[in-house]
Amino acid sequence: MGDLLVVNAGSSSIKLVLFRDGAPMLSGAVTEIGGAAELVLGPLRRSVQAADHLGAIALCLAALEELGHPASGLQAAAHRVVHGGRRLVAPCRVTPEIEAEIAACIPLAPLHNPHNLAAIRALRAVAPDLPQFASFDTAFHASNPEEALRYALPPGHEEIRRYGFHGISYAGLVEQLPAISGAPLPERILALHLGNGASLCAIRGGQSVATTMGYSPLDGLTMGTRSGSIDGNAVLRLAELHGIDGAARILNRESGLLGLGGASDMRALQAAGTEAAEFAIRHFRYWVLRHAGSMIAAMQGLDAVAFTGGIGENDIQLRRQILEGLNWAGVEVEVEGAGPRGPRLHAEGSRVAAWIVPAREEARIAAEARHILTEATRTA
Ligand SMILES: Nc1ncnc2c1ncn2[C@@H]1O[C@H](COP(=O)(O)OP(=O)(O)O)[C@@H](O)[C@H]1O
Ligand SMILES: CC(=O)OP(=O)(O)O
Ligand SMILES: [Mg+2]
Repeated sequence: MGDLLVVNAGSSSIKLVLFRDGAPMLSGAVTEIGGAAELVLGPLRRSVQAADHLGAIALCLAALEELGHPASGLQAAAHRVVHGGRRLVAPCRVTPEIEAEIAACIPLAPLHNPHNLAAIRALRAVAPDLPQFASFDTAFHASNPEEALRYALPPGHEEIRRYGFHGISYAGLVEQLPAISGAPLPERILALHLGNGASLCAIRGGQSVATTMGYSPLDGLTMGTRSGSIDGNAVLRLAELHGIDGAARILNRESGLLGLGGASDMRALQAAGTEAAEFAIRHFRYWVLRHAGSMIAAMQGLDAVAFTGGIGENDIQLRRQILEGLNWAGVEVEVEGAGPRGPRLHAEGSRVAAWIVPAREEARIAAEARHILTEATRTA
């Protein structure tokens, strides 16, 4: 099999992995898009001007070409698509109909679907015949009970329901944890995907039973620029004050850590050291712990905690504070030092284990695309 390029456009980053014969051979990312953007790809590392995702995608394609991997030489490309609505849940080949469906879901994921589409279109512009595939971030949560998925709205509003996101990441976490911990998958896992977008997932018996994001990736935790959970009447009031577009902009792009602390990026907030920045970080931590209680209740207990995402994988101090805040649920961390660096985070004898599991969304997307390609060849 030839080269497969996986593109994972998150809200603040674009991550890329090039797979050859099923194995990753080159990976990289443009991070902090819209801010102090940096491009890393294999041996390349440079500060770049990437005001938006479209610019970042162009930079990625140029860097790939510079390293001898032009898009025209690819066998296929596969994308993380955050929202596919009710109809798109299984991985699929991108056709004009699928593309239209992804576009129709832009209002449900305004910080993601436009970028996912931009990546699909940018690749098509340079390689028109390239087969492209999509994996959806919602699929993993289909196993939640109907009580969790349905909002208490009157009949006729069934489309307005909880979908949940970061599903590709959580499915990858379930796959990787046994190898990382050297033990069978724990029965009840509190998974924390803490990045620019952040959510929690209660995983019982390997399946999602509850998650903090809802109809869109706005709900739940305090995020980089998203408010997290907010009373519906407060949303209506914002719409009254600022119009619907204004309210959408405030809630999705101007709130969260940015709104409270003046920066959306956790490292930038920590460096700022202002009172507002410290409050924003406390707010983030407080709501992680409040929602963690809800996830633990949904699983009726806790056997393991797993951190992933940019903050979850890298922020030693915040991770430690979160684990300390879960002491009531049976988590014990080391007492000395700033905190363990992982992958194991729990103290000897802790009833609940705690691990770092790197978000490997790209490997999972590649496997899903390869599966479709292989099936297509087998049935051809
Ligand atoms: N060493 C670190 N300490 C604290 N936060 C970090 C660290 N490294 C990355 N982050 C944070 O991770 C976030 C980005 O997470 P990531 O999962 O890459 O984003 P996205 O949601 O766009 O995929 C940013 O807030 C960034 O500051
Ligand atoms: C769904 C979501 O919030 O994704 P990201 O963390 O990549 O922004
Ligand atoms: Mg992400």
